[in-house]
Amino acid sequence: MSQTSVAEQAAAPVVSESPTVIERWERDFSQTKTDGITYDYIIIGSGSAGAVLANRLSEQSDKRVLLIEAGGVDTMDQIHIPAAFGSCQRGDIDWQYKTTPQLYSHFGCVNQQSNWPRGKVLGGCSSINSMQYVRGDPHDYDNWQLPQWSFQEMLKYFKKLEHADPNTIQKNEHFRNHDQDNGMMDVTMLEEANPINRMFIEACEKNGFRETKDYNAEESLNGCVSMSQISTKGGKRWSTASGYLLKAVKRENFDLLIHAHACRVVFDEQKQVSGVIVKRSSSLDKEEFIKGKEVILSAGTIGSAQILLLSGIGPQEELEKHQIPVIMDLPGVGKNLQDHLMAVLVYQTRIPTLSVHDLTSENLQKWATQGKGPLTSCIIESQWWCQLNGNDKTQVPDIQTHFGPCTIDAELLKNFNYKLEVFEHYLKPCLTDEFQWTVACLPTILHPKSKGEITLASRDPLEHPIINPNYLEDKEDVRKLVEACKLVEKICQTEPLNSTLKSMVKQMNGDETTENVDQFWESFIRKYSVTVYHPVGTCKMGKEEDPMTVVTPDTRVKGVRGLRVVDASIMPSIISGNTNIPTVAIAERAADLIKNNY
Ligand SMILES: Cc1cc2nc3c(=O)[nH]c(=O)nc-3n(C[C@H](O)[C@H](O)[C@H](O)COP(=O)(O)OP(=O)(O)OC[C@H]3O[C@@H](n4cnc5c(N)ncnc54)[C@H](O)[C@@H]3O)c2cc1C
Repeated sequence: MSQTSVAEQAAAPVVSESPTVIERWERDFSQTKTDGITYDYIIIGSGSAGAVLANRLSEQSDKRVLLIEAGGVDTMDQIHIPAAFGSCQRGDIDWQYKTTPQLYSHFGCVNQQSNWPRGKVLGGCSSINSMQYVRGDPHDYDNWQLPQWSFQEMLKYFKKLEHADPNTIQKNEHFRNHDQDNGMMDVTMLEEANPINRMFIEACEKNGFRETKDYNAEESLNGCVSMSQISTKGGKRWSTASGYLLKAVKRENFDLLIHAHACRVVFDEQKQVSGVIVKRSSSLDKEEFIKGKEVILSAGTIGSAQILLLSGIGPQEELEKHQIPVIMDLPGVGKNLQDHLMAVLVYQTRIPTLSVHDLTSENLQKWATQGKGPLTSCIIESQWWCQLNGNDKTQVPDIQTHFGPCTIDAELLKNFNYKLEVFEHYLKPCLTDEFQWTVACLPTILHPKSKGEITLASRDPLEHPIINPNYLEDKEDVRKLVEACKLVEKICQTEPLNSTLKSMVKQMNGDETTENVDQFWESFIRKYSVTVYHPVGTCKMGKEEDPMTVVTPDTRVKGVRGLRVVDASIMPSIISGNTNIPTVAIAERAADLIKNNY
């Protein structure tokens, strides 16, 4: 380890200047021709959901399938190096959305705005996320109260989608699938985790948590603590592009357009879908019509809502405001926006944690040739769940805490849009000598009462919509996060963690002091809580008679024919964990519904 303190290296780039280009696609997608073809299915968006549908629907050799993706191929090395996931943000493969200035939160962020990274590349967010493999709590799915989407039903698809590493994830035939020939998504436990995780788990156990060997095989997540399960294979990211698309592109009945922005869906007079309008990145002033019998929006929680609105499906008043002809007045489009919000508690430690120092050519070589070494870390290495108020009737946990043995730097904090002074004035000066490394504890509110919305900024499809998550509007959310932060502090003051950690929360809160503990935490939370990148709910799935429902339980958009939404946006309420694998399972489940209904 170098003698310079980690903080002094803070501005160093996260990956090498000249990224390795990874050859993995057999086809040249710029040659895809769509003229004269009427597709059976057009899927918009190649992310966690869209890639699954592309594969499953093209399994039917008599159906012609087109996948349209606004981003390009996923050949840059920072996508594939787990530890470099943060450097996938704020560049070309990120949509780089920002929320509106928040009224009740983000006081420590520039302009009180939250960065909302979203993958603009094959694999979507599954190509830029932090690879945590979590199904959520079984009760989450039962609480949706839609029989086709109960946990019992979803379990078939959680099993269908996965290949659980038999060397690291224990056999459990009821809950898990270890069959290499079937499951598309590889899942494993991190092999070279930082030893500080064990201290974290021990300290959690002393505070009433129980270590589980497999949180994805629990009847309930409440009170579980564990090392993370992750979506990697051989030390490299395993996205839905890796799992599903690489196979789909081998089929002749499957076409893929990249760098093609879907603008809106087109209908005939009977409100039956006739196709999609796209703009290619190479000629943004030109609109192109592609014919299709059925269109499936998998453009994500922001993209799918925006495309519906631009297609004339949404709240009538909003459509009229932008002079968009109304095809169907659906008041729920863009509403019901829910996201996980986490407080960022930083601790100094004397135990070396992942930092810019680890980006050596030796480590890159080790990662590239053997899939081993510190760069295989997804940064978040362990986690716990709990229900703060004892068992309420939903039976789901209300807090999840990620533990990240990672040394913060200026670049990392820029991803959160924190003001520069947070690092320069409050954190960097402390990171010296013995305690020059850090860990982050990230308590997250799982079922926030505060909800937001996505609305159009204009009728221009290339303009980002207005995103207002409305974080912390509801005081109950603040109260829960305050309790969660107090619990995290208590755990970090428990041996064996206590002797190696020094809390930095007081420094982060700057000059602000108060005797009242709850007030201190509230101020901290309203400054430093940021997104966990899990927005859902803007095209809510629900019963036909619910006026806020956008899609019915068979994923069809209400009031029109031939249009579905399948992605994270259809979750009626957010689940108790990370949202990637649940979205893959939703798409697997939907693929069967679509095939059976054709
Ligand atoms: C930084 C980050 C870290 C995360 N970490 C984790 C984690 O560790 N574990 C976890 O479980 N979840 C994580 N998530 C969340 C998870 O990845 C997402 O919930 C999930 O990927 C959403 O899937 P989706 O299919 O709904 O959307 P996406 O995966 O976003 O896919 C949407 C696709 O549609 C494309 N698209 C959008 N609009 C258009 C258009 N108009 N025309 C053409 N294409 C379009 C996009 O480019 C994208 O490829 C993270 C997310 C982020 C951003």
